[in-house]
Amino acid sequence: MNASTRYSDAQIAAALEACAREPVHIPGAIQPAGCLISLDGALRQVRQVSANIEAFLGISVADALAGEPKGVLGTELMDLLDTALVRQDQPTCVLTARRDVQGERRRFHVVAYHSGDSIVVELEYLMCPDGHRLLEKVNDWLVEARQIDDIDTLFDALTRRVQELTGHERVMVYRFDEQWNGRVVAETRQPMAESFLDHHFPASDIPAQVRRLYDINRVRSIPDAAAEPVPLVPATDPHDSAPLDLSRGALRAVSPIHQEYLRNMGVGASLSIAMHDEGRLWGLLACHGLGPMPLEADLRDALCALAQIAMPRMMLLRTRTDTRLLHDIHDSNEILSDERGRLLGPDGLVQRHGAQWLELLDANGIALVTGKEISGMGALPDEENLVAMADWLSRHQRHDTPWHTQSLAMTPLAPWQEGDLCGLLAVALPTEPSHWLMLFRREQRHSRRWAGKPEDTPMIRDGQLVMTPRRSFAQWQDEVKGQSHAWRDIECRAAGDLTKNLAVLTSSHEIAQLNEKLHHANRKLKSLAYSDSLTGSWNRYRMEQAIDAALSAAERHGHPCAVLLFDVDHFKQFNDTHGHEAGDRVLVEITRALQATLRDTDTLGRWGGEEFLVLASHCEGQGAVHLAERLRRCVEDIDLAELGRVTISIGVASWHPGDTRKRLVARADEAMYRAKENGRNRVEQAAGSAAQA
Ligand SMILES: Nc1nc2c(ncn2[C@@H]2O[C@H](COP(=O)(O)OP(=O)(O)OP(=O)(O)O)[C@@H](O)[C@H]2O)c(=O)[nH]1
Repeated sequence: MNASTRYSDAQIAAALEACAREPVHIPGAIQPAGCLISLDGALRQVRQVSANIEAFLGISVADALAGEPKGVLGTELMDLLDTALVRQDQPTCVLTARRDVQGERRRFHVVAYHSGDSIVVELEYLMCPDGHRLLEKVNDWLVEARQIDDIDTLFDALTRRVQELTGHERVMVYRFDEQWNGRVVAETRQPMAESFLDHHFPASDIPAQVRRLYDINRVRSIPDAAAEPVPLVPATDPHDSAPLDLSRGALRAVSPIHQEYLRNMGVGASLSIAMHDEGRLWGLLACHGLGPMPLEADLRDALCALAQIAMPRMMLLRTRTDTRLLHDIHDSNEILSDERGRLLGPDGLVQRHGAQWLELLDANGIALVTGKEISGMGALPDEENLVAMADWLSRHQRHDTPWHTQSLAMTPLAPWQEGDLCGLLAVALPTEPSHWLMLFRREQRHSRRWAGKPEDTPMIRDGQLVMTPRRSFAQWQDEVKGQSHAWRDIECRAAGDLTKNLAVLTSSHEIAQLNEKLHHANRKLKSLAYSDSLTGSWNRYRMEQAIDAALSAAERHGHPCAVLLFDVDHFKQFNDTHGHEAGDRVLVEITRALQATLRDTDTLGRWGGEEFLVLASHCEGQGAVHLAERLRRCVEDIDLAELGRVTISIGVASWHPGDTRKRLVARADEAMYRAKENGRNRVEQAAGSAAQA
């Protein structure tokens, strides 16, 4: 293909699809590393054989096709096949069989499997009877893998072990991404082999039907990529027109496209072993030989075991890391309150834990958007943009699953992206779906090294655009821009957990705040009900309650008490002269001064207008008169600056057994009246007993 030629996306897509349909599983031929015999399902008749059968079993193609299966495969192997495939009906079995070939005793590695109505038997020589002490090697790896605590180290060690065992010049762990592009994540190689570590390979390199084959058959061995395929004879089964499906076998011939691909890559032998993660093809253990490399069947099986040992260890290590993240997120939420035991609100939570959450979730900014309120930390877009994003999310996204992107510019949220904050993970608070926790990541520009340019691939063949293996594996790079690191599933889960906890914490905080408000309102209500709004002293209602309580205590325990009723002298005149507001100030000043001089057991309250009452506990007779005198002087001493001074007249009434509140206060009132009569600014004591009043 001319390098400057450009094809449309549709043309390339069609070519890729045609490539994906290439029938690689029915090549009608095998690799020359072994021979193949296809029998009917009851093992009574030989239907097809590979053209090289004589080299392996010492019997000609014609004799094999004409003869009894027992004559071709021997009684021992036929019995084993009958037991495993016919009676126990296993889809595949691997056996070891001995057979005399031209007078020599040979050992064979046998892979036998059902294919349609046929039973296919593939035989390879077993060269090394002691099996390279393979079990020991597998066991060593089992012990080593168990001690490795890091995924990168695990795969490095796997490639090193495999390289030691097989001698391949390059051994790699090749990992698929979501789109089935591959990346080499571990490699051990000989100096003469070019490194593919960290190289990317486009998904078309391992098309869908080839990937599917790895689900059926884990191992794909190509000991000699340039070897001529050996055809099956006859080309099709005379009793069944469908071509023989060789998916489960080890010898399936290499498709011409794959042969060309390997040649272009400079690979003479290839071995790939599938690595599955919970049933999904995760990657490949890929071995390259620069020239042909015969590979013992036993060794192939042992390598398969090595890869199989690595995968559960990888999953365990991954689960450990994931669990640690979930634990850490959970732990950080355990501290629900600040040092003083108060529940933290959204802002307090973000300020206190934000830095830790940013670190755990590998983010650059975190914001809790609750309506128009924003609590945030780290690198964030403007508040307006955050609110707009939350609004869009609330209207267009599901509230029960996290929403995330690596590239805001590719989403409807693009207008609100700011600077290089292009990654967003957003989770709605379960208690309030219009509230969102948002985590931002900065752009991570990086270059990807590709093994060969993908656009070199399509070319015209027989007048049609087809995918062909790339000719050049020279490395090239492309720059990935406008993308943050991807959000991992476990990070989305951790953010989900965090949001659930945040929802509980913020609602607890709201409840605590409402409680406090309620408490405050109650206190206010109480004080309104009991206190006088101008002076802050107790009001008449509260004073009446206090007098009633004092009277019962006096009756019950004989504790005496007295009331002192007083009123500002000539207050009307004062008001008229200085104004009502000045009058108010005087009442406040009097209250303040008297409260400062009263003992704790004495209570001052406003009785009404400019009239006040003091309830003095544990006090009577002369004691009460002395107290009244002290109060009178106290008021007289108040310096009201330009307003001058004011005086009060006080009537004192002491408790007499059998007193009611009404009688007691009436006596005090009468005494106060006398104090006014007698010249004001004085104290008068009520005369007589309760009965007299
Ligand atoms: N500034 C102010 N004045 C009040 C308040 N309550 C009552 N007064 C006034 O207090 C005055 C009481 O007047 P009077 O009952 O005639 O008694 P007086 O002028 O104090 O005279 P004597 O009590 O006989 O000394 C009235 O002018 C009321 O308006 C109040 O809360 N603030």
